[in-house]
Amino acid sequence: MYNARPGETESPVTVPSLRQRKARGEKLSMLTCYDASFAARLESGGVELILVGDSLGMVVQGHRHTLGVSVDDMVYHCAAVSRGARRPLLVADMPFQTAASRERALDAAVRLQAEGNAAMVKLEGAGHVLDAIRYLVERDIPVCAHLGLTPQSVHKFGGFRLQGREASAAEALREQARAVQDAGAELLVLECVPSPLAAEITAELAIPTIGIGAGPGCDGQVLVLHDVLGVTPGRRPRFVRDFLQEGGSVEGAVRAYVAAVRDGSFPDAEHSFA
Ligand SMILES: Nc1nc(=O)c2c([nH]1)NC[C@@H]1CN(c3ccc(C(=O)N[C@@H](CCC(=O)O)C(=O)O)cc3)CN21
Ligand SMILES: CC(C)C(=O)C(=O)O
Ligand SMILES: [Mg+2]
Repeated sequence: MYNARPGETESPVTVPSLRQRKARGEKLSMLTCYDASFAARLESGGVELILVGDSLGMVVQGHRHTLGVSVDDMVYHCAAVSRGARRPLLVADMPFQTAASRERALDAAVRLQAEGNAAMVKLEGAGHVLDAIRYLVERDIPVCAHLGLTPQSVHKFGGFRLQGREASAAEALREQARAVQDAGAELLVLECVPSPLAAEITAELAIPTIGIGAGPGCDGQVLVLHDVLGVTPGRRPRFVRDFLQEGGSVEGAVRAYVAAVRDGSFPDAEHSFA
């Protein structure tokens, strides 16, 4: 009997299936990707969602933050990724301040979908961003929200720091999570928040949460591809695990990551914030 790879026997993850997957307790695995060749390895390794992240400003372009990434950059990388993989659900980051106005948000999102082939766009934050989320969702553009350590707010935070530690900050985050769901987001990335808070938010929402540095209680996990393959220069964030060692190859690393997310062994306490 043919040995199915992770993710191969089930139907692909689609936007309308996200809430069902959560309700059934099925863990979602997501990795970032920036080009067609790696996208093909992600697909054969069984990853269900691919994020073309603005982290490309750091791991591809070599900058210290993500603020300089343009809509053109995102469209270029998203289109390349879309040529390499068909099955995974393709999510694209909206660049810094593209949600500052609804019109700007719609222009960027239309390009990411029409030229980049993204199925869904991801916006950081709540507040005025809720207006952009509603505007896109009303126009049938699916939205993934992103809360906690939103890297585009690096200068407000004074660095890439854990968020939601104090009781008031935790309550504010819970309110933002409810607000993005109410605005129409179908997916929520929670970045660098204490595990108990991420688990509480996950329990409160009908839409899946995807954690990065947010503990095992989320509905899925995401990591930056370069971190999973151990090629990111410099100091690694706590939540990063190098899967290339155990995987033995790029595709093997992806498969090991998908398996660890599914069986709940990643992230453990060592790769989370208490
Ligand atoms: N290679 C890479 N991996 C990422 O996960 C990533 C990027 N780049 N670029 C965009 C953002 C920036 N991210 C980061 C970067 C650093 C930390 C970090 O060093 N965090 C500290 C926590 C410090 C605290 O305790 O407050 C850590 O030790 O993990 C976290 C998220 C996540 N994203
Ligand atoms: C780290 C993930 C969530 C991201 O937004 C990115 O890669 O840009
Ligand atoms: Mg991003």
